[in-house]
Amino acid sequence: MLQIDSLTKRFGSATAVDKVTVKVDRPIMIGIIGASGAGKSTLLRMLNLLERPTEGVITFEGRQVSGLTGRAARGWQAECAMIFQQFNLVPRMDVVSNVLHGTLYRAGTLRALTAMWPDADIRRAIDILARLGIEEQAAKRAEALSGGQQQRVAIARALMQNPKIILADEPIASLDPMNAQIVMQALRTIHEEDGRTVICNLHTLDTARRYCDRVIGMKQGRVVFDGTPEQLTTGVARDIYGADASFSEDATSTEIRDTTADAIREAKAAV
Ligand SMILES: Nc1ncnc2c1ncn2[C@@H]1O[C@H](COP(=O)(O)OP(=O)(O)OP(=O)(O)O)[C@@H](O)[C@H]1O
Repeated sequence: MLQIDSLTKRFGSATAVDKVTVKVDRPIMIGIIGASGAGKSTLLRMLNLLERPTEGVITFEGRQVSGLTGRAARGWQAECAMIFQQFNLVPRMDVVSNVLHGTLYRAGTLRALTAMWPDADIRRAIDILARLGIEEQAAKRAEALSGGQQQRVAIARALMQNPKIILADEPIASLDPMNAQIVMQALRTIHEEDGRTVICNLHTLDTARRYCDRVIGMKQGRVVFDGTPEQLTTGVARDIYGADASFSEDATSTEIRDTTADAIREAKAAV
């Protein structure tokens, strides 16, 4: 399905991503973990063509995507929608228009300027917002929503593209534990119900273990672990983070484990 071969990115003399090879042969939810500067964002940004690899190849369903340009590159970017830590919404624009911006890859800029959206797209945007439990916010400005709600709007915008892959760069790093749960549960549900692959950069081991089927550990640009959550022991985590024996998993926790059962139920009900 998705094959990353020896992908490398150098910024000047610094190597941010160093010969990363990853094969994904079925829709799956993957968490990428590693210390700050390990290369997680750069890897995700190369997958989405926001950064161009210095070396290496990305192939999806037998098609090489790493060298695409122009319209073909935009087509691929629609197939692998990206969401970001800071949501990247238009703050003063209403929620449903933000979601409809997810269709711009096929609609062109004229529609963005005139804000003339086909009824079918508007209905679809509302349906996606409903699925994410935030349809009541549709008419509000994005900036009026909580961080967790804004991230769900960003997920809705991504879903408007009907992507095969969702790339999420630290999607919960700005959120409180309860909203982090809701957003991760939304991504998990999208993976399970729609069969979309989700690849998430995460700061926290507990989140990767709880929501992902496969965890990739990066250190200094390289993949140093690729396995199941069960294989991600404290010793392995210590190696990934380059920590000494005093390494504590709490240092990489979002305190999600302190979240009440009610919050978890709410997260599930919202999706
Ligand atoms: N545009 C850039 N120009 C120069 N160096 C960069 C650029 N982007 C990233 N880097 C460097 O590449 C390395 C990897 O950065 P990257 O952001 O991919 O790591 P990360 O694992 O996502 O870190 P964090 O968790 O802090 O976001 C770092 O040393 C960073 O300073």
